[in-house]
Amino acid sequence: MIEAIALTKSYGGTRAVDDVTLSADRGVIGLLGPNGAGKTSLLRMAATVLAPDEGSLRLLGLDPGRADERVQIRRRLGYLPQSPGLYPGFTPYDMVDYVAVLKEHTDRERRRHEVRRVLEAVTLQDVMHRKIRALSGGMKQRVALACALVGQPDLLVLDEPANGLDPDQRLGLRSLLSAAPTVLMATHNISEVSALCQQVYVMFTGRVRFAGTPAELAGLAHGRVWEDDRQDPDAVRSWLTPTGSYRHLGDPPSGAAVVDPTLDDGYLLLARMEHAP
Ligand SMILES: Nc1ncnc2c1ncn2[C@@H]1O[C@H](COP(=O)(O)OP(=O)(O)OP(=O)(O)O)[C@@H](O)[C@H]1O
Repeated sequence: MIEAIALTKSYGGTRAVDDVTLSADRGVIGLLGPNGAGKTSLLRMAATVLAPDEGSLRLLGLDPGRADERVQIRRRLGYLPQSPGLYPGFTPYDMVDYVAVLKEHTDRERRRHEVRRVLEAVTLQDVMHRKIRALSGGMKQRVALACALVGQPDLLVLDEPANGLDPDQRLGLRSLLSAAPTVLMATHNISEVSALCQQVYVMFTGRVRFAGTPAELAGLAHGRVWEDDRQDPDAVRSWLTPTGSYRHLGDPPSGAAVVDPTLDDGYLLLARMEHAP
């Protein structure tokens, strides 16, 4: 479904995506990484919005570098950008209907049905005739999500889809995405990755530094997490937990109370290794 080999994209002197190889068939693929790591740039290429400078990219078995195949990909692709350009004077219904027209849903009755279906999928049916400018941030996010879902795409490319959603809506999003064929999703929300993703890629400064399952990412910190009442100055990372004890990452001292790692631990340890001198 997505096959990227040695993808590179630069903006002037900034190498935003640097030799990235990624492959994903079905399921939800998470993209983690700090601000500026290159996630959005990679997603924009996967959404056919941005052309790579180098490398090869195939989406749904087609080549987005060819105009005719790009059109075919776009018919089967849903994209949620990081900053969705919603028209504040439109209603959610108008906005989604507009996208459905662009996606060539020409039959009026079927289009009306599809627009209502996606608005209901993101539970916006009660506000679908209110102006977008009068909606809350989380509701606007769901309008953008509804736009991406029009036509039941084979490939969903989502930039921080859970942004601004309340816990109830996040749960709804999980069910929606679990039912989708292939989803490539950038997120800062690690609990979203553990709940949803079969595969996770972690990027730092344009490069993929980890590819594997969420359990494998957590496993990077196996035997390297311990808790203590006092802060350990030798830990590479430590923080106070709500129970009042410190959680530490690094090489545990002898006799330390080593605990099972979480996905956060694996990610934080990887990030620390990345920034180590
Ligand atoms: N249009 C642009 N022009 C110049 N530089 C850009 C442009 N878009 C992104 N960059 C730079 O490319 C790098 C990668 O940015 P990108 O937005 O892809 O990262 P990101 O991982 O999505 O970050 P965030 O988590 O903050 O959204 C950054 O150094 C950024 O400043």
